[in-house]
Amino acid sequence: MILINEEDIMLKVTCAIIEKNQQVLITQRGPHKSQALLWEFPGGKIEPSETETDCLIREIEEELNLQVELGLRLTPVEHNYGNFMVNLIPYVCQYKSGTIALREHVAYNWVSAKDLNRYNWCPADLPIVEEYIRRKK
Ligand SMILES: Nc1nc2c([nH]c(=O)n2[C@@H]2O[C@H](COP(=O)(O)OP(=O)(O)OP(=O)(O)O)[C@@H](O)[C@H]2O)c(=O)[nH]1
Repeated sequence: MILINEEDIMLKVTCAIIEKNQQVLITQRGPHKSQALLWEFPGGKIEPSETETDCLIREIEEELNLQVELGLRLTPVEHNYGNFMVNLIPYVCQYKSGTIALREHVAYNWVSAKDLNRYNWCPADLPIVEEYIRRKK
């Protein structure tokens, strides 16, 4: 019998569109990761028994040393990267406190909605970027 781990099929990942002063925080993946050097919204894989919102609060603390308040859940995106699929679940968040410490990423930027399209995004993020820009218009 072949056992298939659900994680091998679909990775469930949350990501945060963190707003502060009319800008949002974007982060760049490292050179040795999958989707190397592409830009993403910070976040990560949901652990077993964790809710989406617990996951996102934990990931943003761990990766960036920031505290955020979660707001609107945007439309999740399913994307096939070939060797795995991701279910990417975006939340618009408000910055609450903390000073950025980059523990996972190689760079970050605070960007206004109109400039988000200037960056090289992970493919799964493109519909999320579009939805966010549309809502801001
Ligand atoms: N956090 C985050 N992950 C994203 C985004 N877009 C996207 O395709 N992903 C993918 O979702 C997965 C999330 O993994 P992760 O952040 O928990 O961990 P990781 O990159 O260290 O994992 P990896 O080293 O196995 O690629 C990665 O495969 C990443 O490429 C995004 O906007 N935010």
